[in-house]
Amino acid sequence: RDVRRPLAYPRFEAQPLLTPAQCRKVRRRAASELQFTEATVGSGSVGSHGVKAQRGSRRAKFAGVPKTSFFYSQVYRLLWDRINATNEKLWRFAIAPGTMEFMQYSIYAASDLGGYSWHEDVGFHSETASRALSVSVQLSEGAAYEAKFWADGKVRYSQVVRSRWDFPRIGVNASRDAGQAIMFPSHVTHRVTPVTRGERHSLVLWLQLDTGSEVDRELPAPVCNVQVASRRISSVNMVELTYGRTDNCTMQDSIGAFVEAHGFPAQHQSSVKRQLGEAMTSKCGVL
Ligand SMILES: O=C(O)CCC(=O)C(=O)O
Ligand SMILES: [Fe+2]
Repeated sequence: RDVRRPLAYPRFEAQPLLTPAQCRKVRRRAASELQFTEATVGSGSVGSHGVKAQRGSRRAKFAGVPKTSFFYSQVYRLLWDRINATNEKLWRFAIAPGTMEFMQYSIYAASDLGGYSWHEDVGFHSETASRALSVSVQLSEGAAYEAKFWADGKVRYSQVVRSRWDFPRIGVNASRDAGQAIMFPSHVTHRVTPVTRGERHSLVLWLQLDTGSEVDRELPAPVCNVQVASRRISSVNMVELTYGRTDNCTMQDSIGAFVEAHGFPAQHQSSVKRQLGEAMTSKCGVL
């Protein structure tokens, strides 16, 4: 695969990605569905053997985010589209959908003085050594937490810095707005200052360098399996609905195409569409 020079090399790039309502949905689902464990340093989503909890530098609860569930696959899809477009304009790392690691949902709580001190995401061992890009999505409202800088007592949230050797360690504060995606090369030093009130939730995703085999592989479309039980369509009580954003179709388009493809009689179509729409929203969870 071609190696290309960067067009620009910012230390980080922040963009709005999710709406506050989408952040609320992600938080609500995560609270009921994800399995949280105490974070350990070096406990990335890959190769974390023999790592002990080091509560000094990383104090958070985190959970891996499944790629195949319909709801989260929409988040992976949104993130990939944005990261890919941004990477093409700036760093031009050789990444591919297949080199996305599992996302981590992290919760930093004031009760814990939750935070993560200066570090880089590139490891020396295992697959973390192949990390090229990191992304952090702010899931909490800025007003939901306060984070205090150790030394000067001022309230701020500092995410990405120029270098850990800057003295004094002057950070560039990233946005605290819900839904912001902060993208940065994985070697850039960053931290999460200790949360002193409330809770901060974030989604972190790492992209590894593609060794060449992944470049043409597409991200699979999110698949939503919904049951449709209706006396009017007695021959069909289980249907599989594919909702893909790849061809820019909306959920309504996708339902329409499905109804047509399965030849539902015209007089039943609006009722089938309504039921499918409701089932997708409630069961599969449309972002
Ligand atoms: O929570 C964040 O925004 C960043 C966390 C982080 O730096 C990491 O998990 O490597
Ligand atoms: Fe990090």
